[in-house]
Amino acid sequence: MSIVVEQLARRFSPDGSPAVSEVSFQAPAGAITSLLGPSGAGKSTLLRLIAGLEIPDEGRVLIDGVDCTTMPVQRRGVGVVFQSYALFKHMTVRQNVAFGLEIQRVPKAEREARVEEMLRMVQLEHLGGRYPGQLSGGQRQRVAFARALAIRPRVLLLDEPFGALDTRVREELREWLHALHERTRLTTLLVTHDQQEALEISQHVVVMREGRVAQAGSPAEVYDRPASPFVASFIGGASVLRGHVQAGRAAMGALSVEAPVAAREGESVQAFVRPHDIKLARSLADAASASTALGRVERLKSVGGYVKVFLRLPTGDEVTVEVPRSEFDALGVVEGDSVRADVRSATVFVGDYSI
Ligand SMILES: Nc1ncnc2c1ncn2[C@@H]1O[C@H](COP(=O)(O)OP(=O)(O)OP(=O)(O)O)[C@@H](O)[C@H]1O
Repeated sequence: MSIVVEQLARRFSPDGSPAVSEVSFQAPAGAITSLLGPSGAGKSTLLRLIAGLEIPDEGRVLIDGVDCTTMPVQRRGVGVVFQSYALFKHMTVRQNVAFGLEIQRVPKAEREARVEEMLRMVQLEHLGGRYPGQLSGGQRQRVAFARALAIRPRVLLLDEPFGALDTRVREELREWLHALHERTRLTTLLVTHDQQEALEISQHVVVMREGRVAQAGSPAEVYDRPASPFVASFIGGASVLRGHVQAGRAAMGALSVEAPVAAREGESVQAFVRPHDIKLARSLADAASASTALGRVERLKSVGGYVKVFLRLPTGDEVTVEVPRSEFDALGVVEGDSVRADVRSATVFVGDYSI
């Protein structure tokens, strides 16, 4: 059951900018597709348009080839999970999971069997008699999944489902969702602003910015071949170096990397380089080449298994480098040292952009 949206637009006020504009993409059948973007990019509005909680000003929503643009929510066959658990506090877990089935007038015996099946699926069969207030955040969110899945939806729509949980529970539930999807193969749309989450569990990623699609593709495509400076900087936390095209190369001070084929002499360039793509060498003579420069270590920050090195290049640009701890120990640098940084794997865009 694929989800296709065509030229969707939604404007909340006549004079403001649209929350969603000219959005077209396809969420492939049986896959998890992430809608990824910064706050205010229009992700939730898009999800609500697909769920039927909002009606678009323009465009169409098709689920499994059927035009659902103006169809009421209950008839779309969608299961929705929001960030806030939205469980009924006065109902037990079992009653919460049964809710949609009662609305659908599913006979009692079948309803009870389905609820038990769902509770087993989310591994909460032992907690069916509890109230939401007696559960942890992670457990509550699994009840929300059970309730969404109980109606046997054609597609699953998730709006930041792990957004309110702490990091450890969030990571656990991410794994859990991945395993659940392996079993159900339900077409899933996941709204998130967490690129790690999107890259880890989805097969397709739609990057959004200011109500529009900035890029859509596989996680590898958007990560390895960002279509714009925005995507390059948003995904992977890249540092940016600015310069000009000189002798066919993107030159940033004395440093230069390959320029795009279409680049014209003298044009402005921006080179995006990801923290773990910068290679550091201790010795001044080590690996000196056009794509390397001596940088000053301004600050060091240890983050678990790796160290963040904040480096000031001769161009004045600050770049962040992430070095695995073992490599960092072998490198033996301290704040104030000079190290040679190699930025040859930078992604270069021609032109002046503001991100
Ligand atoms: N009901 C509404 N009325 C007026 N404006 C709205 C409404 N819902 C969303 N907006 C506006 O539309 C834009 C997109 O919001 P939306 O919630 O879709 O973004 P988002 O990418 O999901 O952001 P976040 O991650 O912060 O939830 C924002 O500027 C927001 O203020």
